Amino acid sequence: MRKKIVAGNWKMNNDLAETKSLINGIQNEIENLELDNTRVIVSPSYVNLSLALELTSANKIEVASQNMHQAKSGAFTGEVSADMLKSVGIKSVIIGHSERRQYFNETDALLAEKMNTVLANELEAIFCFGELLEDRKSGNHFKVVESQLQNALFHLEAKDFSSIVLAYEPVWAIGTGETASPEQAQEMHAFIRKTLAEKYNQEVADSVSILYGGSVKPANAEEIFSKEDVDGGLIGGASLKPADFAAIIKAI
Ligand SMILES: O=C[C@H](O)COP(=O)(O)O
Repeated sequence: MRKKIVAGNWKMNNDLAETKSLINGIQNEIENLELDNTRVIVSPSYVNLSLALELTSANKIEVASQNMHQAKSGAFTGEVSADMLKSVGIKSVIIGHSERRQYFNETDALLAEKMNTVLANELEAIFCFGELLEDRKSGNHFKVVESQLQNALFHLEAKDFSSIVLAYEPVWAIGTGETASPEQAQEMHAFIRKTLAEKYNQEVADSVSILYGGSVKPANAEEIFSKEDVDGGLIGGASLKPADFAAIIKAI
């Protein structure tokens, strides 16, 4: 049975004290919850990963990095490698978030390299992808998503998908307050699963968790998560408030 996942992407928010307070707040909110077959992940900035790992070591919360460089080491000022992440205890990395694609020019080709590095290091990738508003308006959203998967993931082998979580995030719904309707999310998630079944096999398609991201809030989470092919969410803004994030976890 594939896992349900609620992951909070904190983006460039929270200093040291705020990180501590947010993790403690979330922990307090969810400590009595039975998290059957459900993973809760938070993703603070690089500088707060060690603190977050320390604070979560005895509880139900996992910690992921928001990014990672593809090279092993070297003259890449400002970057962080897989070895560095592993050395502090990180096991999961968000790859290909639309903000990385948009503001840091991360292309599908680069993301394919990052995926190779993630897998070579026995890390887990939370791989993000999704269409722009103009793709949706022109009816090209399926084609765009298929090509993102093709270019960054489909050089991988079927077995690699046991270390991959997919996060469909339509760019027009990120931080805008405009959510894809539960039907739009389901339609795309079913398409992604069908594409995986055609490219690999039904087992891969059925076992990969596919998260939805884009303005998920306590008010809409339950309906989105009720859809058959939606296995959870990658949450931005609402993951910064313990009560909201906890409500989204409860919705799953
Ligand atoms: O990684 C998370 C997504 O970018 C969603 O962000 P949001 O929930 O603020 O729309």
